[in-house]
Amino acid sequence: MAPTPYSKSNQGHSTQLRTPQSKHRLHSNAGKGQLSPNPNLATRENHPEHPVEVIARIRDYPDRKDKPISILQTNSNTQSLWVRADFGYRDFTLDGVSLSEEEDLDVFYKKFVESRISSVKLGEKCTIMMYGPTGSGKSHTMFGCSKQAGIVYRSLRDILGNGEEEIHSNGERVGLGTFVQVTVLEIYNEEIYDLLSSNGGGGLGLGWPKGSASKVKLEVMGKKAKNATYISGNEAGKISKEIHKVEKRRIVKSTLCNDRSSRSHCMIILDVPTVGGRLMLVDMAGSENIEQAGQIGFEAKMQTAKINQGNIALKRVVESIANGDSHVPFRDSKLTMLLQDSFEDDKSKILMLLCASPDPKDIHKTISTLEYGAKAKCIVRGPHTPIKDKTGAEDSSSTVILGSRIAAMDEFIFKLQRENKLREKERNEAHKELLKKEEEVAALRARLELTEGKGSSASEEEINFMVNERAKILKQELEKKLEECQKMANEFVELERRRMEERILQQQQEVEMLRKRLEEIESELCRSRDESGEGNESKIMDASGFARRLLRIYKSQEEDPGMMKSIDMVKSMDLDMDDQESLAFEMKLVGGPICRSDNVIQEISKQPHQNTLNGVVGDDVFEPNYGDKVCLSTVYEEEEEEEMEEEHEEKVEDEVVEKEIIEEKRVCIIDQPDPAGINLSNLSSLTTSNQNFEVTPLPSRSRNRRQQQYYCKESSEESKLDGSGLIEEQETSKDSASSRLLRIQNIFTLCGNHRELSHHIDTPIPAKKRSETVDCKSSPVKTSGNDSALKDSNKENMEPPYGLSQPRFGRDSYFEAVQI
Ligand SMILES: Nc1ncnc2c1ncn2[C@@H]1O[C@H](COP(=O)(O)OP(=O)(O)OP(=O)(O)O)[C@@H](O)[C@H]1O
Repeated sequence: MAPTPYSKSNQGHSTQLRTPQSKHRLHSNAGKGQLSPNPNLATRENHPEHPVEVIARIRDYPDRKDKPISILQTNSNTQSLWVRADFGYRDFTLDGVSLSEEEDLDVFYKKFVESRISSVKLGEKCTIMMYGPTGSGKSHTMFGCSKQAGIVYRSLRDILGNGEEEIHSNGERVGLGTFVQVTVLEIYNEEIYDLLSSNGGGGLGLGWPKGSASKVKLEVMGKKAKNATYISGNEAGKISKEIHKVEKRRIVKSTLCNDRSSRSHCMIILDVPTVGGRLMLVDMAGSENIEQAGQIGFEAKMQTAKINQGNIALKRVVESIANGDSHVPFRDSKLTMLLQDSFEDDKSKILMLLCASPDPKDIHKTISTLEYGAKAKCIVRGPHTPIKDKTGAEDSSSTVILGSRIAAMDEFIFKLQRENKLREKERNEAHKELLKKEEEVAALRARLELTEGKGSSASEEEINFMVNERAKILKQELEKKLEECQKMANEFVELERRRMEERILQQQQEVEMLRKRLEEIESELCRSRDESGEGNESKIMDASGFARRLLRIYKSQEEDPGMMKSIDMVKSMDLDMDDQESLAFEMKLVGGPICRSDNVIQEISKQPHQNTLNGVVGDDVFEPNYGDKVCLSTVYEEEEEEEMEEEHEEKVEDEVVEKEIIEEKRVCIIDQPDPAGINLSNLSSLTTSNQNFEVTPLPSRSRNRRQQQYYCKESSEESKLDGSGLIEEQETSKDSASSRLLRIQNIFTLCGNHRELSHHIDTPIPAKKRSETVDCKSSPVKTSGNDSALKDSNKENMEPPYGLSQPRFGRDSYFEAVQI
């Protein structure tokens, strides 16, 4: 075995076997160098070898102007390292410490590595691994930089030589370079890739760096990579170039700690087949944790976790070997699988180079790295790697080994017990905290439920209250409006009632006056009969007397307008009285019995086919559009020319006056069909066969405007009803003087003695009965006036009379028959 600085410096001194103790114990042992926790410990000559040598390599920051104050201090023998922390110093005793600020790569190589490389040339096995956090200078130490070559190239040069013959120390001549075989592997994401092979297949999938696309994935067979490519030769330059090429193929990535951080473990295996030597150079990926690497995203975190898997597995292996476990977890990672031989082969030596940063901000990583190395340094060969003496017999120091193992086990048990107490304490505190939180949660939940319950009930009550309030307001408004409506209705009813009472009173007064007037007229008529005898002649004479009397009245009216006004009022009362009386149409025939008008109408309606007016009679006889009241005055005349001539001269004056009155009262001549289907020719058959009618509307000066009156005026010429039942207007100019005289005489007779209120409809008439009555809407009587005027008049008559409690429209109808 090639001597190491540590071994050299301790060669010949008796040292105690170091067990995997805590750092304090490690430090204590290192400081004293004599004591052992186990009394069975023997001297160095008797104790087994340490397969792992640990050297600390403290990096430098040459590019920094403001170099950080180092937290690391070392002693003069460069075996102890103190770390200045807030709570004091931590010291670590290692196999060597190198400050790059003081020792460059060349010095470092010669001081700690070169002896190992020389032993490889002699057939020994050596593993040099770089361990430390990212950015601590692992790759820099392993591969070097542009100014200085790293351990890899220096080793190649040392093994292969410079192409010159070398004379070994023992006097042997070594030829031009040693034939070597070199394999370069990369362990990334727990996969092994052959960096020397660029053939397709086995490449990484999507999401991996481009440089790895053509890398060949290898499987582990036993403790080696199966079918790994190697380069062989004895020229260091050529092999170095090849290695320099594949070095660039390593997967690197920028992290917070390093712009070009190696994310994989790189393993360069150099075999010297001629002597059986082997050199394994391992540049491990950073041992930082995920947070320290600043990796973001699932993939990056998984990648860091996988990288750390190799570091963690190596740590377990180291601890397991140090603890003397029967089982060492080599197969936990590809890295430890490939390093298994390095730990188990008794000919193998491990040189662990701990790379650390003096920067205060990296103090935790630095301490962690140093702790790991200190533990690795305590590894002793276990039973599975029995150390045999030169004679091949069992080493007599096996009891010493067992003693150290027992001590380690005691310490481990003590450590576990202490950790267990700490965990138990933490668990109790966590349990208390949990109970506390649960109580808080329960209190919050109860409070929340209470709040929700209150909130819901409060909101429901609020809604009900608002609804009730609103309903109350609406109810009050409704009641107020109802009261107003009721009040208005009462006022309206009261007003109507008063008007009706006034109207009734007025009409009663008019009726009373009319009756008085009729009584006077009847008494006058009776007196006249008594004086003139019986028969038509006497009636005519009565009429003549009455006419004379009427003439006197008119004359007096001319002299006294107030008198005439009273007469008009009496006439108006006659007609108004019809409003309150039932339909009673009486026709008083001269010299004949008095016939009820409804009987006459019934008699007429019995001949619908002869009546040309029937076709226009409808149910709407009393529709308001056609007036409420119609008065017809029918005058029957009996020709008694001889008697008329006798009194011709006497009545000329009456004729003139009567004509004026008639002309004054004429408004229009009705030429509409008779709505009641009355065939006036049949009427004439009841009286005389020679009767002509001229119907004129009665002026309504003093009457209710809705009432429409018509008088049938005798014409000198026959105003025959045509086929449609129309009464044609007769021109008064053709009247002969005698007939006019007679007509006037008869009119006055009738007006004076026989004019009666004949027809008044005060109540609704059934449709059947209505068909028997006169329909003003389809009256067969033609009017000489304008139809529109009549309609307008009828429209006006649509308005209901005040003071009538009966239905307003189409209830009243007047017939007034005047016998001539
Ligand atoms: N001793 C040193 N002297 C000068 N420069 C150094 C030293 N150590 C490291 N460096 C520089 O620091 C940077 C990071 O070093 P390096 O890549 O070797 O770290 P690392 O430990 O390999 O990190 P990672 O694990 O991420 O690969 C490099 O640029 C390197 O040149």
